[in-house]
Amino acid sequence: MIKIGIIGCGFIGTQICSAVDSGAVPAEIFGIFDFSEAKADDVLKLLKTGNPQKCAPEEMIESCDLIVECASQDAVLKYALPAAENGVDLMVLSVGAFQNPDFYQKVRDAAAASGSKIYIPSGAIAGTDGLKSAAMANISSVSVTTRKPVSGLSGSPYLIENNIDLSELKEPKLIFEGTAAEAVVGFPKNVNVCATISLCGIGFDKTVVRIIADPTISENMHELEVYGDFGHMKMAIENKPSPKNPKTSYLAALSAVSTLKKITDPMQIGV
Ligand SMILES: NC(=O)C1=CN([C@@H]2O[C@H](COP(=O)(O)OP(=O)(O)OC[C@H]3O[C@@H](n4cnc5c(N)ncnc54)[C@H](OP(=O)(O)O)[C@@H]3O)[C@@H](O)[C@H]2O)C=CC1
Ligand SMILES: O=C([O-])CC(=O)C(=O)O
Repeated sequence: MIKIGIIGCGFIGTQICSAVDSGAVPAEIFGIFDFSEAKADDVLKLLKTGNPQKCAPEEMIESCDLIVECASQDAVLKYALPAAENGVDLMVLSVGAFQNPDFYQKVRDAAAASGSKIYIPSGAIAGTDGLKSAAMANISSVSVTTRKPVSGLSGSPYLIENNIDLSELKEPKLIFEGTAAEAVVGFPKNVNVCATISLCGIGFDKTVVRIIADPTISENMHELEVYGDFGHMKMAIENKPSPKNPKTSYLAALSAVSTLKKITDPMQIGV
């Protein structure tokens, strides 16, 4: 069984640990890490199987087969390269960290040299399968429109830097339109899906992102629209937010668990 290290014991980390503990994924949790000792302790209390410990990412890099980052873009910037250089597989949820092309290339090159793999789940969006296939021919445009309740957007650097106050908002409002590269910096906890779409399709600088704050909804919604030689694709998803973190959709955690199942399964389905 593969040994997994988990960086980040919030909603997604907890869901992954529970799935492994339940036997849904044939793997073993070797260690977990979070800034917050209390959050790591809460996860440890949930686990009934194996011998999981709190441990530093540096120890995971020495001892695990796979590290799952479900913490923050900062955690990706800190640990992805050492893991890839050490031949450890990595699953990344805070995909926006890859908007820096030099960093992305370094991690890719290190993984290629060591033989490790970097897994990026489809996360809170659907349509990555069609987009990846479409990208085998010419794609003329990709856009993502994300619509979230105000509570899911609060505290985003873009809102703070631009003095945008959404607290009195009564109707949907377009609060951002720009490239995916700009979006994942301005909204690092909201549009990692746009980073994933950029990597599947035409890149961070050509992927257009719109973010709408919508006080009338309770779901996190994403619409993907792609035009290319293949034709025209439209995808819309209405995600239930996780009960613990309104910024994160439940589907993102399910996607991480599904990716773990795929990694550990001899049958590989879909692109
Ligand atoms: N790819 C996708 O489709 C999606 C990606 N995401 C991303 O996945 C990540 C995890 O999401 P979620 O579980 O909901 O987040 P949570 O906020 O619930 O949990 C993340 C935990 O990781 C901790 N953390 C952050 N940075 C570090 C670090 N460098 N070292 C150790 N611990 C750290 C946080 O601590 P603290 O709170 O103190 O910062 C927090 O306890 C987020 O970056 C999120 O934006 C979410 C949804 C979809
Ligand atoms: O969970 C979502 O709906 C999207 C999200 O937070 C992200 O992509 O970072």
